[in-house]
Formats: sequence, structure tokens, C-alpha cells
Amino acid sequence: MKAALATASVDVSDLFVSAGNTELIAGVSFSVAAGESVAIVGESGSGKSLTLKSIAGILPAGVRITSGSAGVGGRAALIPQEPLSALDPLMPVGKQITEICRYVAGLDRKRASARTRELLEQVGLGYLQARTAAYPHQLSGGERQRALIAMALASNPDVLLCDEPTTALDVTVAAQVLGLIERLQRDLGLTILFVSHDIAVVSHVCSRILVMRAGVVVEDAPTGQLVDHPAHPYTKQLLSAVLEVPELGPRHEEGTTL
Ligand SMILES: Nc1ncnc2c1ncn2[C@@H]1O[C@H](COP(=O)(O)OP(=O)(O)OP(=O)(O)O)[C@@H](O)[C@H]1O
Repeated sequence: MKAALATASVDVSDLFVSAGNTELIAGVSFSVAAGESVAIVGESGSGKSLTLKSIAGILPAGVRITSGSAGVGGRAALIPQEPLSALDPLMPVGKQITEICRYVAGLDRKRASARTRELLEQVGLGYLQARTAAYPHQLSGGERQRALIAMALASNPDVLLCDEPTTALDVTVAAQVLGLIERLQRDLGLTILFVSHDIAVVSHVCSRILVMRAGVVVEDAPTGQLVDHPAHPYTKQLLSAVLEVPELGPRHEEGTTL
């Protein structure tokens, strides 16, 4: 496939988010340049998901942006944490991908089928083509996450918003899916914003890391610098909680294991 030219970026400017009178995000600002891969890390409740949801425009009911802004310049696609809940259980995954090619990307029936085959190949699920009636429950967790990535790509996004996409997977499969996301970012020039509680996971995929705590960004630095010379005590605490941050340098390739 022709590599897409990255023209989009993410921009969050002095974002405040509340539920009722409770302030959940308190003045977050950052931007992601086109083609850049950036992670937001922090413990549960730090506000990473709400920041991502503000950007995607999918805040839950009762939660709202009270001031500032968050958005994407271009088309964004979200890869959620739990693939099973994001797939239609009653429709074969190939058909779900084809529907997006037809009704979101606007391809005719024949082109949508060809594009589906291409996308399945691209995410390492080429063998599903023969099993046209593969329903989500017949796939493994890793296959479902790959299928969701294919669905995300079907809409021709500029930006991939990844919300802990490997948390539900075992460590070997998680490494393969991370390798896939990293390769797609490189090959298609996608902009990536990747939310995770795990610095070790994001250090593979992202070149810059934002650390969030209690609704604010406490540190924002290139991955190598943040891992080797953390400036904020909370970043140090997060790093010390990780058993071992894998070597930076050659990153994981698909098919390798941790
Ligand atoms: N729908 C909601 N209504 C009220 N408060 C909410 C809602 N969703 C999240 N919150 C609160 O907002 C804060 C930030 O939540 P958020 O989901 O962004 O955290 P997180 O860092 O992504 O954590 P996790 O990794 O557990 O998802 C938390 O205190 C959470 O309880």
C-alpha cells in the first residue's frame, strides 16, 4: 500500500475536565507533531484515558470539558483496551472491516473487498481470508486486537489513539501487537498517542513520554531521557515500579517475545 502522508497532529491546550464539581483534568497542554509517537503514562485514575477521550470527543455522560480544548487535525481512529467489547459479536470480522471500507472510507463493494484483504494481510491476519465466517468469539485475544487495528486502518486515519491496547493480552502476544503498531507507525507515517500505565510497554513504541498524575502532566520528555534521567519524583517512582525497562535502541520486531 502507498504510505500515507502524515499531515495531522494532536493538540491539547489548557484542558480542564470535570464531572459535576469534581475537577478530573486540571490544565493539560501538549501537542503531538505529525508522524510522532507519544505516550501518556500514569497510575490508574491519573486522567490518561479522559485526556484521550477528550481528544477523541467521546467523554462519558456527565463528564465535560470545562475550559481549554483537545482535538485532532485529521482523521483519528481509536484502538480500545478490550477488543471483544468493541467488535460486533454477530458479524464476521472480515465483514466488519469491509463495512468500514464501504461506509466510512467510501469504497464500492469490489474495492472494499480488496482493501479488506490488504488490511488483513497488513495486520498479520491474511489467513483469515479463507475463513470468511470467522466471528469475534472464534479468534484469540491477539487476533481480535489485530482485527481492531485493521478496522482502525480501514478508515484511513492520520492519528491512532491507543487506549491500553495490550493490557488484556499475555506478554508474548502483547509484544507482537506492539511490534505491529510500531511497524504501522513507521510504514504509514501515522501519528500515535498511546495511553498506558506501563512505562516499559510504551518505551518500545513511543519516542516521547508524558507522565500524568492527579489530572496534570508532571513530566514531558523524550523516552531515552525520561527513562535514564527522570526529573520528577513521581516518574522515578513509576520507573522503580517497573521490574526492568528493556534496553532502548533496536526496538521489538514483530514475532519476537519479551
Ligand atoms: N464517568 C466518570 N464519572 C466520574 N468520574 C470519572 C468518570 N470516568 C473517570 N472518572 C474519574 O476521573 C479520574 C481519571 O480517570 P481516567 O479514566 O482518565 O484515569 P486513567 O489514568 O486512565 O486510569 P485507568 O488506567 O484506570 O483507566 C479518576 O479519578 C476517575 O475516577
